[in-house]
Amino acid sequence: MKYISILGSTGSIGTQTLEVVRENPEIQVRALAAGSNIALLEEQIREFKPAIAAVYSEEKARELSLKVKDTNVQILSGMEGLIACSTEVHTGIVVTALVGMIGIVPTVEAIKAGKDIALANKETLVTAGHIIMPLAKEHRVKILPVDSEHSAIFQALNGEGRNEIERIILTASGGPFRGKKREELKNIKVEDALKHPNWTMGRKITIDSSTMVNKGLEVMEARWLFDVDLEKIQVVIQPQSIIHSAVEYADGSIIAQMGMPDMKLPIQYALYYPERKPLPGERIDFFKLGRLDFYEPDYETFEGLALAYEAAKKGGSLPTVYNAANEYAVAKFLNREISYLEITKMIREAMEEHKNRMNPTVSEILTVEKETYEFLRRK
Ligand SMILES: NC(=O)C1=CN([C@@H]2O[C@H](COP(=O)(O)OP(=O)(O)OC[C@H]3O[C@@H](n4cnc5c(N)ncnc54)[C@H](OP(=O)(O)O)[C@@H]3O)[C@@H](O)[C@H]2O)C=CC1
Ligand SMILES: CC(=O)[C@@H](O)[C@H](O)COP(=O)(O)O
Ligand SMILES: [Mn+2]
Repeated sequence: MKYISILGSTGSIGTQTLEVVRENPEIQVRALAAGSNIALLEEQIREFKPAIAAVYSEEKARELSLKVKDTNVQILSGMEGLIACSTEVHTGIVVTALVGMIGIVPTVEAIKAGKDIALANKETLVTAGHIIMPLAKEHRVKILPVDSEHSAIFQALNGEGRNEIERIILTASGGPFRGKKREELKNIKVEDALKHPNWTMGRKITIDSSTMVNKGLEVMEARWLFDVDLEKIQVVIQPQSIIHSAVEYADGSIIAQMGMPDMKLPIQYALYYPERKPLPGERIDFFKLGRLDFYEPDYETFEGLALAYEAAKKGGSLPTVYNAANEYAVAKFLNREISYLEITKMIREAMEEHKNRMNPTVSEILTVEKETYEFLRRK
């Protein structure tokens, strides 16, 4: 038996994790956590029978308790609920599929409780990678990447133990606005930015892909996961999202991982690592595909990617500012309160304003998050 808990079970990664569970009866779900979608969480509780379920909203948690009082599940709320799920006693692997920095504290607590982490929640590593990675080492737990590119790199590192990485080729689709110039992005509407060419994902990450901030976050995520210098991480546009990323070694060999765009593959790989289990789904047909394209990113138009390299290079609390400003701006854009180009403008301005603090603690990271929000609110 494999015992797992899922933080963010009602989201895109959460529901796809449950699809993997459905196909693998030896996986048992011990805890499920969501923000406010209690209708879906109730269905999940009835199907997967976790011991604990958490809803962030206290009011919704009370509502859910009434709905599921005929079951044995314990309903909790708030950060306490998230931590109870991430540290649930029988759980071996915690799937962190929350969106945003809310994932930091439950992930830290899960590691301290000795749980392996199947990590989708990239914002946690971007802001607290300097805490998460040493803590995982100290507690001898695995950080298993779920993000497709990082899973690809992880797979390309298989069996290469002592061989140094020469270059990480971090692929990007380029998003729905690939090839466009800055001027053409002025009047982009929410609906336009939510049309990712290859992946169906949550709203926040879909906007991040369109601005290429997602790739910026992934550069920082890769740096922490694989302990490589920033200069060794090269972003390459691969519009078909067939090559999910690659690693180059000293002899010039490049080992890439390929597959149709389907997040169930990296999710299942993380849950079963190092075993490969059968996974139904579409396979690559090279004749149908015909070609694979590659381009250099346009760092001027997609300023968010350039800013990510700057934040990563300077380190300290600057990646937190980058991430928090983006979370704030994307929420505003999705709410139609700011224009599309203001997303990266806000990130730039928040970064310019910030006085960098090296080696921030979790509490300092959360303070910087608040300060960034306050700065942007005042503007
Ligand atoms: N989707 C994808 O294909 C990929 C996603 N990722 C990363 O994985 C993470 C999740 O992305 P995705 O699944 O797309 O996002 P979604 O928006 O689809 O899902 C987010 C999940 O987090 C829950 N949530 C949000 N806020 C809280 C909170 N305060 N307390 C508890 N639960 C909360 C949501 O609950 P509710 O529904 O109730 O609001 C939902 O279950 C992100 O970090 C993303 O960057 C990485 C690679 C690919
Ligand atoms: C599926 C996944 O891992 C996403 O992070 C994906 O990479 C987004 O596509 P972009 O390459 O457009 O950011
Ligand atoms: Mn990705």
